[in-house]
Amino acid sequence: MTTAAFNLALRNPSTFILPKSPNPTKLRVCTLRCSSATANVVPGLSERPWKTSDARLVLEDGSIWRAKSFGASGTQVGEVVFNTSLTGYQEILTDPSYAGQFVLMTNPHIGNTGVNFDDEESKQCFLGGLVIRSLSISTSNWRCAETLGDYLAERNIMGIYDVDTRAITRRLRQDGSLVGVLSTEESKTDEELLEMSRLWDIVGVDLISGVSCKEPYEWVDKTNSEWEFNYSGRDGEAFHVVAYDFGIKHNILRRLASHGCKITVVPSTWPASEILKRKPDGVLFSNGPGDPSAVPYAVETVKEILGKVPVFGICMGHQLLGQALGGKTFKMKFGHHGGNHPVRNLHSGHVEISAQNHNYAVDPASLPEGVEVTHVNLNDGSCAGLAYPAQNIMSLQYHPEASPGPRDSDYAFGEFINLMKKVKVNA
Ligand SMILES: NC(=O)CC[C@H](N)C(=O)O
Repeated sequence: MTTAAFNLALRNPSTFILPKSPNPTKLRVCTLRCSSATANVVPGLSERPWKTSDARLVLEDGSIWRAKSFGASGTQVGEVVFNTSLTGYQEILTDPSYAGQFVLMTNPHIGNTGVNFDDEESKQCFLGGLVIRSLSISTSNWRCAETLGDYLAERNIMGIYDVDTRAITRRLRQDGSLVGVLSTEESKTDEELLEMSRLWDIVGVDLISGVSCKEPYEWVDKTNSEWEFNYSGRDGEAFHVVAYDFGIKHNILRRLASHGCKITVVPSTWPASEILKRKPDGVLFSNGPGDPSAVPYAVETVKEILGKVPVFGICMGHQLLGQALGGKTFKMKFGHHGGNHPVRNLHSGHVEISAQNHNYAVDPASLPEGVEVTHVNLNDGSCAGLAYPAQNIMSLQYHPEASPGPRDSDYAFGEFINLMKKVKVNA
């Protein structure tokens, strides 16, 4: 393609065809909006088709990272975490557990497959913003409905690109999670943004109430038959599961439905007594954002349910279960966020490659006798799963539903079904 054609394509977000391709591929081109800074063109030189820096990320350690903005503009504060998944950015953007956080993708090239409306993990993007190295200037995927930039702009989510994500990641690995402020507002000084980052904290804040549903609802969708990989054949054998929505990902619900469950989703504040009245076969405590010790009401609810019906906790649900059993949770240095965390299942001896997204963990030493650690993260030895067989309790710190991520841990849904089946048969 000639430079002129390339420049034209950049300026015009309409569809164009790559020349010299044996199978011409239709590509959609992201709109790169020129910043006001690019308006000052020196006479005799042509304006560049890309914009110069128009956004800042100011971290609480005092470092300032100049970047280019896409998506929404404004000023936003959040905790910066890095995610090592190679793809699945859309599922990451719609995972409610990222509320209050900026996700920095370590994979440098993001946006090339655009977004589609089937892969969303919740009804909106709850995260603070997206930080990436390079924003793909084109999208090419048969499922693509929209560019990443347009998607974020419509949802009022800030994104920055052309920032040294590798250097920021090294800083986070070395010093631990950092609060940052993203801003496109020239009127705000670096000092003001730094002050904002230092006054804000994610610890001790109830973020669940901002993401949970407001009313109960029934969920019926299974994994789309095109994508099904572990059909259980349990269609006729429905178990009624009540799922507490602490920020639940849709794929947890799809996997439960595919494994033969009828599901009622309830808000995080729904009383345990109401649940027990419905006599479900099992209760699921979902993933969710923020600090598990900032939601004592949820721990109380979990306590009231334990021992009365089989339960399965995932991520935040696992941490709340750990606390309800008498254990403690703590904040990790920079957490686990990615699609390739090795976990050993201590029962089977197998190693699973798992999808993870958490900043907190259960301290196994704080747990009472009878509670077993069933899974261990092999990167750092942290607790990745618990069971208390005497009360039909099981939980995982990571994501058996993956989305995005490997499917090695899908068997956990089958184990939950078996737990419910055992209790039902013996009732
Ligand atoms: N995915 C989750 O449920 C995350 C749990 C909790 N917010 C944490 O960061 O550890």
